[in-house]
Amino acid sequence: MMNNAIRADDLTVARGRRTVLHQLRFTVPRGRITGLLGPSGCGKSTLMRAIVGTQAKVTGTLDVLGHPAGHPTLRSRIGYVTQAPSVYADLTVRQNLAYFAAILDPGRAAAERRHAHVTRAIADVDLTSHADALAGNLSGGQRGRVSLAVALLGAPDLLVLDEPTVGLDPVLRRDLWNLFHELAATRGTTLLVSSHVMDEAERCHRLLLMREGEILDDDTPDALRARTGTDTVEAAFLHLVDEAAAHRTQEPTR
Ligand SMILES: Nc1ncnc2c1ncn2[C@@H]1O[C@H](COP(=O)(O)OP(=O)(O)OP(=O)(O)O)[C@@H](O)[C@H]1O
Repeated sequence: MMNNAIRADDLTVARGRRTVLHQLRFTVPRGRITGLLGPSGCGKSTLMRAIVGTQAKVTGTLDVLGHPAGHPTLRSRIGYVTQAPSVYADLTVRQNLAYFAAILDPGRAAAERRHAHVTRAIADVDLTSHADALAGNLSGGQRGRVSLAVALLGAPDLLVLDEPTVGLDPVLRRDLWNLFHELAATRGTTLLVSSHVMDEAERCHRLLLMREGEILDDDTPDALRARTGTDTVEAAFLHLVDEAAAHRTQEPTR
């Protein structure tokens, strides 16, 4: 069980009066990249918020790194990047990181260590040449990478990234996916990465396919393709959607 970074059982989340996640059961393995895939509005962000402990009205079991989601000890162990980059427009890239580094690792004695962490995080996201640029003058994709660098500062065990590649050109997307693989392979980081672009699925070790607040399937890309007799994860997804619909029409109405 300790090989799982996340374990959910009977996980249900309501937003307002609507139930948006329905009795989810899944696991996310440690040190691997798990893709959370599904169409817009299916509940990916809600699930990520539940995992990082910022979502209300969560019931059922949700264990993260061996603790219930939202446990205070998890705060420093999880890096979370939302869809809206949270950086200070009037500070440079380096100043943004230095500010967050000072919160994570305060005190004059840590100054040298902080400097090294900031420099490494900027290099990780390939923004060294923009380190002294004001964040407000960066493109949306670059600001997103500053947010990712902030999340990397604390060397988190779990990185939860909500659609990190939206709006990036193909070269940057490839570079980011290379970084994700490097983090998993060399630092043992567990990554949960959401996307509604199915071709990104092929880059993940494991996939959680979501639709309308439910998990359609939870497997490796290879196993999904093999089991559904399809060539791509997109085709596998459509196959599973049809299968689920056929299953529903066979069920007696309640
Ligand atoms: N405050 C709210 N009250 C009621 N329903 C909400 C609220 N916020 C979101 N929802 C609904 O919850 C569902 C899941 O939303 P969520 O943002 O998790 O989806 P998503 O898969 O992340 O979509 P996207 O990729 O577009 O961000 C949606 O149907 C949305 O309409």
